[in-house]
Amino acid sequence: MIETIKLTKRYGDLIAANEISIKLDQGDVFGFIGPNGSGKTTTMRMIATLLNPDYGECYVCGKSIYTNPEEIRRLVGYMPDFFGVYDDMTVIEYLEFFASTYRINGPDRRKVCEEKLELVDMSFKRDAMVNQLSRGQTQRIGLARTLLHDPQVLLLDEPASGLDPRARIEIRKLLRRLGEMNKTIIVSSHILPELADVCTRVGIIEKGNMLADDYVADVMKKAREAILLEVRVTENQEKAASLLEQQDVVRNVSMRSDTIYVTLKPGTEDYSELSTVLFENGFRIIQFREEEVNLETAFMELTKGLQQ
Ligand SMILES: Nc1ncnc2c1ncn2[C@@H]1O[C@H](COP(=O)(O)OP(=O)(O)OP(=O)(O)O)[C@@H](O)[C@H]1O
Repeated sequence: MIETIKLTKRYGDLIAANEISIKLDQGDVFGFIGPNGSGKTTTMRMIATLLNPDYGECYVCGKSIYTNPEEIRRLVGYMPDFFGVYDDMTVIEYLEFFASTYRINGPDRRKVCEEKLELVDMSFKRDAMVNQLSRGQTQRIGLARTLLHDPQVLLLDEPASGLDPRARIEIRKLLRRLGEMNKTIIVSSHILPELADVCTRVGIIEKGNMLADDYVADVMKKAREAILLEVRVTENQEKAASLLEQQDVVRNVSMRSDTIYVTLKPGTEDYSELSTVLFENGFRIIQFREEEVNLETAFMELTKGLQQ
């Protein structure tokens, strides 16, 4: 659906995007994570055919950005990080104006605009003036505008930036809804946890270089290669810890306040013997659980040492 091959853009001596290769299938939601100035916008603008690369290739739905830019623009909905809204226009007029630029005319136009407003949960503001909307509402109208021509591919540049926590949650819900509609989405952010739970894939970019690119499920799997258990027993914690340490599946054991932390050997799936051995030795277990895998920590671990 989207394939970039060594896509590169230079500004003088600065390499804003350095040989970026990404391959996405239909329905993939790709979280493009990187700090300010890392090259996210540059890469997205090249895919959207708004910026010419210096090197590399990019295909959208099999069409090359060099030979079929106009077709790609029909297939792609690009939402920039900043977009102007116009004074003296209601929400519905604003959308109808952009619908006309996509040559959506006649009775269809109003219908399409109303549908998109509903999709972004903004029907209640259809007659409000666009310059009187909150930042979160403006972002949602921007998204509705991006969806007007029903693009198969969405490139969303920091759609959640500057929003309060509630509005961020709303944007995430919307992204999930769009993913369920089988659109292929690249959504950028400088904060990983913001996107982790809505993405199927996550890529990290820094100073124009792609540091990591993986399926979220695989990142989680790698993070789980050494499972960490949190165990608490009613008394004799130290004895319980040394008993656990002697078990085959255990790599090491440490203690912090009243909790025993047990790291299992990589690849261990069944560790039920640990609770059995505690029970058989008379310990009363009050907690026995896997530590929750945190995607952000996992990703930082995976990219450690690459960010020189
Ligand atoms: N037209 C331009 N001329 C010169 N340098 C540019 C130009 N556009 C971008 N850059 C530089 O290229 C680098 C990448 O910028 P880009 O906007 O792609 O980053 P970004 O990851 O989208 O950042 P942000 O999160 O701040 O939007 C930055 O160092 C930026 O200053």
